Amino acid sequence: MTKNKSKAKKSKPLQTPSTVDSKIIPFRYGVVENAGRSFQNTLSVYDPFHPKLSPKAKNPTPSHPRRPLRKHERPKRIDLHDNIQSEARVWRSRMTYRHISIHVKHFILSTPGFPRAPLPPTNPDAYQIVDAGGGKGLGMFAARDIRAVDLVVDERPMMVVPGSSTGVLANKEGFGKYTEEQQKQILLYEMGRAIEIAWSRMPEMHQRAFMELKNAHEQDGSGPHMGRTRTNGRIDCAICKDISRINHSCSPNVVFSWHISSFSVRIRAVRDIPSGSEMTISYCRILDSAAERAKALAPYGIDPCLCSLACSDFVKSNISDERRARFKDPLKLSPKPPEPGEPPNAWVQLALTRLQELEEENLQAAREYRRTLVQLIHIRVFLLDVQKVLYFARKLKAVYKVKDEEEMPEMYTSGEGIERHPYWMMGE
Ligand SMILES: C[S@@+](CC[C@H](N)C(=O)[O-])C[C@H]1O[C@@H](n2cnc3c(N)ncnc32)[C@H](O)[C@@H]1O
Repeated sequence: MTKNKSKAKKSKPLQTPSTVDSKIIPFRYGVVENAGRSFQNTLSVYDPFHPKLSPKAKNPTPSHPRRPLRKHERPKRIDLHDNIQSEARVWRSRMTYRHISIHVKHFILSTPGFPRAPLPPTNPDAYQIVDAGGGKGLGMFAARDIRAVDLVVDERPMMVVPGSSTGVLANKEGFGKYTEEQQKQILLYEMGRAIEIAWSRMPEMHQRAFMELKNAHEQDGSGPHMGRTRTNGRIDCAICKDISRINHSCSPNVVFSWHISSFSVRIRAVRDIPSGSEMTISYCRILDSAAERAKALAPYGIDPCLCSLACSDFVKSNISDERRARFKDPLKLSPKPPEPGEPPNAWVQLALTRLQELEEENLQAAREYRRTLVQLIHIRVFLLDVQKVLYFARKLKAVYKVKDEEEMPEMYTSGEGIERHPYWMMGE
């Protein structure tokens, strides 16, 4: 009997919402057109673990060894030892069941260490949230000198909305009957409702902090909750009280990373930041051209980008475009004898020039910066130049940890280690 009932429920097509409280969510057909990020390619966003969408999901084989969940570990509520209940609220809300597949939930709960406390920052009180000026609203500023690789903050979000959730909805029976535009509108509306439910279950101080965040989506059909989520979400939409206040720069000085075991967003410096300077992340792909970046930033209400004077300078941004396009193409270097008239080791100069250009563009957050440093270290090991290896290794150390929390290989930190490197033996 119960089985039949649930079957009948399942086959019911998804209905366009008929009664919409226009005061809460201004849902109107036709306004999604320029809704931007995550709604331009809504239908290609999917939950990789969803059984209907992924052949792998039938037999999920995560890359990290995960232990199976024990029965008592599947509570409706997760008790967190630091009393912050952000994710507990997310699990408890209906959103969990509508938007997170059981596989994703299992993946998170079985992550080794979950839910351990976020890391303490390298320096306490390292930042302030104050007016950034120039119409950018609030921003995060260094309250003391911060060194490259320092942990500025490891913050547990107020709410997490997985990017994959649209796929779960899009997979509902009957969804295909709607036009693509209608589907986008339904997704926008339904997700907004789910977020509102999660929001209503958050502690009051988080509800207030959430509603105080900037909303750059007041006109496109996103409701107040969805609009704030889309303006402030980082990495699969983690909405934080402080980190969501970090403004965008095309040459950012901090980077963020998401850590499931602590369920937190980590901000680390990629270069030294003097006290009083603004800390910035990138909301788009930093090696894209200025025009491509402008397109990606428009949905955040950033038009034009006010990150620096150079960004709006036509001549400077042309030079920068040309350089960034080249940085997408990694250098392929191999030792070769100098051409007539060339200085010895002229081939090394290519990598040195690239490093200099990356530093002039302040692109320490780009993968290419780290790659170029590793390349220069290898070249100098091959040329048996210990001092230069140590020089580049100091720079590499500052950017090695920022994304994956990996430590730089010990080998590069001492003369002895360097002499054990395979390239040293080749060089000899
Ligand atoms: C995630 S919020 C950042 C915090 C925001 N300034 C605030 O007051 O809450 C993103 C919003 O900040 C502003 N913003 C961020 N970076 C900007 C930039 N480079 N140029 C202009 N506005 C920017 C835009 O209004 C954007 O919608």
